[in-house]
Amino acid sequence: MQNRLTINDIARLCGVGKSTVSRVLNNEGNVSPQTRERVLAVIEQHNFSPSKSARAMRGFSDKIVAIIVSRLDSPSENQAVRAMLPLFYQQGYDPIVMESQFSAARVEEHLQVLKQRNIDGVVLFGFTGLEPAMLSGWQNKLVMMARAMPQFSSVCYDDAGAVRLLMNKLMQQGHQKIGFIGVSPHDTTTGQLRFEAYQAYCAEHQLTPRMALGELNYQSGFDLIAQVLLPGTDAVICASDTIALGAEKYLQQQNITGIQVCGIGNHPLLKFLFPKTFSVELGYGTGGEAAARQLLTQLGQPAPLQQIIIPGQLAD
Ligand SMILES: O=P(O)(O)OC[C@H]1O[C@H](O[C@H]2O[C@H](CO)[C@@H](O)[C@H](O)[C@H]2O)[C@H](O)[C@@H](O)[C@@H]1O
Repeated sequence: MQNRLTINDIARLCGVGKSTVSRVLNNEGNVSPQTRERVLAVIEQHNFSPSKSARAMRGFSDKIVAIIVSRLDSPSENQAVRAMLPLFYQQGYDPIVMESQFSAARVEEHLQVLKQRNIDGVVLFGFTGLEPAMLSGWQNKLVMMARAMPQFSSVCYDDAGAVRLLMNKLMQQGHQKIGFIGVSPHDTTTGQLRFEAYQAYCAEHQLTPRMALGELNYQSGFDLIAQVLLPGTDAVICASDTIALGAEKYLQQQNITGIQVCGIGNHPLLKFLFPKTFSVELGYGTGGEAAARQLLTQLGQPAPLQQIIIPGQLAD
């Protein structure tokens, strides 16, 4: 099969620069009628039509949105992004995906590039350390996921509510010695809010807290669960399903039974490997859709900023 021609190939065949081909493709001025005719003839001769994604990558599409995820390997973010894409496509937007790795400097670099390319709007997966000043100029063109910032529209999950749902369920089932594996409170949402909700619930119900804090990965669950298995511990809540996967793996390997493990996120892999685990559906897909709709609304007309919170519910 012949390789698809690129815009550079067309430019070479016409003896003009790439920007001239781009101007012809986008029906922009500043190209002489003769040159325009020559370029169109070559385009027709080779049946050249730049794919939408290729146009988006090169900055030629009319309508482009960027999605800046924190981690390309995050199941929760993937679920949200998957829900956004069809909505953007339906409205004729080409989405491009970038990654921040929780680096504010990287977000600033990405936004700079997106500004230079005149990108229409951005969905940004927020994180602790991002400051509003870093996002100036994007007020009406940005929706933040997973973290609230009053200067921007945002879509957040009910972090504290998820922990309370699990604690209530465990208490109803007669569990009293409930441990918690969280992440560092430097992470405001998955870390601080979920941890504080656990501590508050324990104080309210006179339960003795037993907790350990680590990172967002399954290795953390595997390494830390032993620290919360004090005498009598009969249940453990993990701040995410990924952490719960690690915790369950440890219990399985050590042949420890009788501990009810809980996660947050309703990841299908957790249910598949460890069907007895409880989890909370936080609504990543619903959140992704809400963010895409909000951004599309803001791009279409002047619209008020919205702070949306997606309610969680116990998973089946
Ligand atoms: O293992 P995951 O599927 O990646 O889930 C872990 C948590 O990821 C998300 O929180 C983290 O990323 C957020 C940006 O998307 C960031 O704001 C937050 O501080 C990080 O902890 C997700 O929002 C959580 O619900 C997941 O539990």
